Amino acid sequence: MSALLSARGLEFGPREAPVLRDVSLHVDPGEIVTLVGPNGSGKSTLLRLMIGALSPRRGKVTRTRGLRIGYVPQSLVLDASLPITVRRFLDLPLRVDDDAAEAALAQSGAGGLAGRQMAALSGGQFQRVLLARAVLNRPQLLILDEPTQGLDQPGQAAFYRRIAALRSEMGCAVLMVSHELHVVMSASDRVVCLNGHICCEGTPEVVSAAPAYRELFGTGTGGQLALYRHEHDHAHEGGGAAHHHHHPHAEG
Ligand SMILES: Nc1ncnc2c1ncn2[C@@H]1O[C@H](COP(=O)(O)OP(=O)(O)OP(=O)(O)O)[C@@H](O)[C@H]1O
Repeated sequence: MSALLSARGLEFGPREAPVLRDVSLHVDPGEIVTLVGPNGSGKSTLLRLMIGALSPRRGKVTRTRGLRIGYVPQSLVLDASLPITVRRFLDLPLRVDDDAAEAALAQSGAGGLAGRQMAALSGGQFQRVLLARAVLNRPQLLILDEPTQGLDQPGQAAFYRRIAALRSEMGCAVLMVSHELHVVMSASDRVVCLNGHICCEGTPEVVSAAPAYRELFGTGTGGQLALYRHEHDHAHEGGGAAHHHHHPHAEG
């Protein structure tokens, strides 16, 4: 299977104080890849290199021909004195027909919000509308940069469950940055832990047990991850065929 998007040997930032060193990453069709890492570890920079908004000092990013990307920003500041409905917002920058708008809103959990003012939406509703705009052009790859900032924990969990559902419906791949480790890791196929370079990567279980990850984030989230994953499996598998029982070590 060839990757939708891949990067090889990326270097970015001043030679004497690089932001990113020797970073290689790929996203295959249909998979959910999550970037985690401390503040300032280069996560947003890497996303911007991957979409071509920045150029690396060394290395190369390759996109499959005609790749359709849907992008959900961290947040978006709208001028509250400039009224705009959700429906009109979806027409920016390109006008879309009503059926497509309605379908994208419904798919993103924002059905029924079309006539509402953007400025009057709650944080969670606003993020779902941003998601609707990102899915309008049937992306093969959704890219999300900390899309749940400002949402409470149930709101975050619901948002990431929606991302997983969208992936199943549309068959798109997802590349996202998140700080909500225990929530987001359970919804990922592969986690990449970044700290200027790639410290470790693999399935959520492998990464959360890796010494490099534990050094950066401690062991606190391991237990929560196991718990969440357990509940998650119950919700989706029902019959109990795929229980994951983890017993993370408590020591640091
Ligand atoms: N265009 C640029 N040129 C040089 N350095 C940059 C550029 N953009 C960002 N940086 C630096 O790169 C470092 C990493 O920033 P980045 O925003 O990628 O980190 P992050 O992991 O996304 O952080 P956070 O978790 O706080 O959002 C910062 O020190 C920042 O100042």
